[in-house]
Amino acid sequence: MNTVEVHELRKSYGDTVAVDGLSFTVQPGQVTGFVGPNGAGKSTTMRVILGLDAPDDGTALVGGRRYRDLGTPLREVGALLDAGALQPGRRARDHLLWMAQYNGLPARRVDEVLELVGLAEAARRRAGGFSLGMRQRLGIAGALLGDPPVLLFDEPVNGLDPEGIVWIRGLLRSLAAEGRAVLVSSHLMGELEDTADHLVVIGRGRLIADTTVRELLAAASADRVVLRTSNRTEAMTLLANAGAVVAATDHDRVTVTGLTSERVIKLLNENSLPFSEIAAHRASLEEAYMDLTKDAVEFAAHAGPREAL
Ligand SMILES: Nc1ncnc2c1ncn2[C@@H]1O[C@H](COP(=O)(O)OP(=O)(O)OP(=O)(O)O)[C@@H](O)[C@H]1O
Repeated sequence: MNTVEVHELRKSYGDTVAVDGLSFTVQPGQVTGFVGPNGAGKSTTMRVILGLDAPDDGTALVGGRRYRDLGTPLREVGALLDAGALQPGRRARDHLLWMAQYNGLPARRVDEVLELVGLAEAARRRAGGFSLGMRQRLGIAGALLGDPPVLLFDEPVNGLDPEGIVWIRGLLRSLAAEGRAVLVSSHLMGELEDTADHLVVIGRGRLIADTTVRELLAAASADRVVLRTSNRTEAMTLLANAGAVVAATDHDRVTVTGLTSERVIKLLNENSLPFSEIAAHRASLEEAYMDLTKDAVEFAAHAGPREAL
């Protein structure tokens, strides 16, 4: 059972509620994007899944078991959390050899993963001299060492150059295609646009959406029509009176929310208002995400001053 099951998870640090009753499942054979604004609770959730932090309440199971009950954890779940957390004086290969030995894994696997992440040439260099991209690759090599069916990546593209980003995307997709459950966090939805199949969106430690990328886009695009007309003011009044929310987007364009395009066309025709273009609006993933997380971001922006009062 290659899954991660998070159930009613709660975790506070003093007065800060980091995770607040969160439940979701990461399925095998898919890349699940774990998205939320800064401070939403993504890293905390991942740390609890990996047994690095104890939850106050709820459970986080890997393959149906708590992390501490896993026989050889590295064979069950691999993770890239903080790529900076390396011993700078240690050579890349020695770092992985130490991990392999500690987990009873064969030394030949170390050379396999170094090859897999493109670090074979740098294997004998010290990690302290590595670029951020190389550190990420070394961290990923560590995650893959035990050939685990479940993988967690916390913000893996942070600080990478375009070539590194393309590489990571391809790697995540191929790991999922092999049937593994892959959870990857990001605070930027756009980063996951071409990578994730499924999305778990959180804000303030709570679930905002648990959906496929396709469904999220469809929901954000629904009932929104973009209209181009030279009689903009009249058209806006007419459509607002018919119950739509209207917004002027540029000099001759109006975005209409809450009416179907058929209804908009009918109303314009009945009132002899000309238009040169009408189209269903297609939301971008970033737009859908902004819609979903608006409240969470507003809260974060206001929390400081309010607390200070
Ligand atoms: N060890 C800790 N001690 C105190 N507060 C913490 C600790 N770890 C996390 N927090 C707080 O818990 C909340 C959630 O943080 P977390 O790092 O899980 O969020 P995140 O979604 O991963 O954010 P980011 O994208 O910024 O990494 C934040 O308010 C953070 O300040």
